[in-house]
Amino acid sequence: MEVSFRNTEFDVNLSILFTELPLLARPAAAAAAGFTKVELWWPWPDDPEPPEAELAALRDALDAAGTRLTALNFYAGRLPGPDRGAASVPGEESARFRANVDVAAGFAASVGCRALNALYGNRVDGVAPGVQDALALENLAYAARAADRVGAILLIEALNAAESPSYPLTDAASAVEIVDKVDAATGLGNARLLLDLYHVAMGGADVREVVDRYAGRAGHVQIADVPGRGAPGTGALDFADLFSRLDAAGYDGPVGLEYRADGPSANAFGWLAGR
Ligand SMILES: O=C(O)C(=O)CO
Repeated sequence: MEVSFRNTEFDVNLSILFTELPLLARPAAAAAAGFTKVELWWPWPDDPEPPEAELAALRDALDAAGTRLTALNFYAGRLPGPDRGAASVPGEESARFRANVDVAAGFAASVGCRALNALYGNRVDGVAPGVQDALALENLAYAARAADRVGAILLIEALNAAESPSYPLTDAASAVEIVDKVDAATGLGNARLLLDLYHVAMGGADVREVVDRYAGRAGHVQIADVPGRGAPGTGALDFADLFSRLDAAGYDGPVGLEYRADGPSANAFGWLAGR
């Protein structure tokens, strides 16, 4: 399948692609594959406050490769792994999230990244959902204010229930509800939906209908094909149609390639035409 997309704002997610390389080698590998934009989950799953030298080394690697970071996750616990965020997880994880907020926002500002993704966090057995939701709103508002201070938006992402059974945001509507609550709490209007078409499709929704309805609320889009979370063309989604729907909805932000390569990551971009 060959796809050209008016918005060539494709960026490579370096937390799922090029992972066969050390973190600091990935920006150059993405640049060698023709990309100038990249995105990352929080790169230190065990450390919400990494040493400045590690932050500087990543900043230097991004700069040396001529790549710009278009989106960065806040600390989200063990991701990849069992966790799906820390904003709604009481106790130490909430404290780690809050300790990370200014670190992540400051790093984003230092590399020109203007989108920060705060994964909501899994439900915790024995903790009332209302308690988690109240904590999440407090923490997400705190993160939105920090993002605003550096000229960034706060992204709220729905995942799919099949792969994240304890994660409470499993459709666009539930993520947008949180976006609206955060905006109401801060008055800043800098919260946006992270529209991940892979998770939408894995949730069984009509992806075309969700794009038509929610693309206008999106501050960032991520894609992978379904089934298999591979490159476009490896599954059943019609990306030419979905990209035209994003265009028609006026979405002109980044489109993150958040899929798994079948073999070397450098060979995972053949579906792109005319870049
Ligand atoms: O786990 C995922 O699929 C994500 O998008 C994390 O940001």
